[in-house]
Amino acid sequence: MSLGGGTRTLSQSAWMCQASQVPSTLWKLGRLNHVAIATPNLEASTALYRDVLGAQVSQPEDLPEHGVTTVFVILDNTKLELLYPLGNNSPIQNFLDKNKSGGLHHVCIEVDNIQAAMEEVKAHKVRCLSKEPRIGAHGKPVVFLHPKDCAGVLVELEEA
Ligand SMILES: CC[C@H](C(=O)O)C(=O)SCCNC(=O)CCNC(=O)[C@H](O)C(C)(C)COP(=O)(O)OP(=O)(O)OC[C@H]1O[C@@H](n2cnc3c(N)ncnc32)[C@H](O)[C@@H]1OP(=O)(O)O
Ligand SMILES: [Co+2]
Repeated sequence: MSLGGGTRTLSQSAWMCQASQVPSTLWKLGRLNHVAIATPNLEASTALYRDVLGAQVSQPEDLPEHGVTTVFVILDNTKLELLYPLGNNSPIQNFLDKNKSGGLHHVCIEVDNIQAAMEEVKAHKVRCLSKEPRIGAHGKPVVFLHPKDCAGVLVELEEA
């Protein structure tokens, strides 16, 4: 069986699978907190989910420290986070410059110990995009993991 770099025997691959599943005693991954969508038109995207799809939506909230205005779409089992650029140095504006119609921006997964999670991902050469957690839209500590280290997906961890 060949897993990426070169051919391994089945027992090596089985060991690798088993080793990677060693549960951490310091932290664990929890629920999907939200899926974020960058949009060039916050009002239109809000109307789609509220008026066409019948979802409950939050009021827009400006987060200047993050360069975004957010609207949350409340679903039964998670939320959508609609993101619109705010201010001159918005990461969402960079994204929209490359993706004119908007699109999926990040996923946010809950963890019970964000510092322990950061230590672990760093040990696996996954870059955290801030040295320390920052306070996110829910008033909780969050950290983002570089998309190039996460199979092309920007991952946000939120301590819940
Ligand atoms: C925290 C408040 C709120 C909450 O939920 O609580 C939020 O979620 S706020 C969300 C907005 N804040 C952030 O996104 C902060 C983290 N993001 C960043 O630090 C940057 O956006 C970063 C580093 C992901 C990308 O920065 P930038 O766009 O300036 O860099 P590049 O264009 O050079 O991109 C590098 C490389 O990554 C790819 N990329 C960029 N954004 C994404 C993305 N959202 N998903 C997947 N991939 C992404 C980009 O295409 C480049 O790839 P390459 O192959 O080199 O072209
Ligand atoms: Co988010």
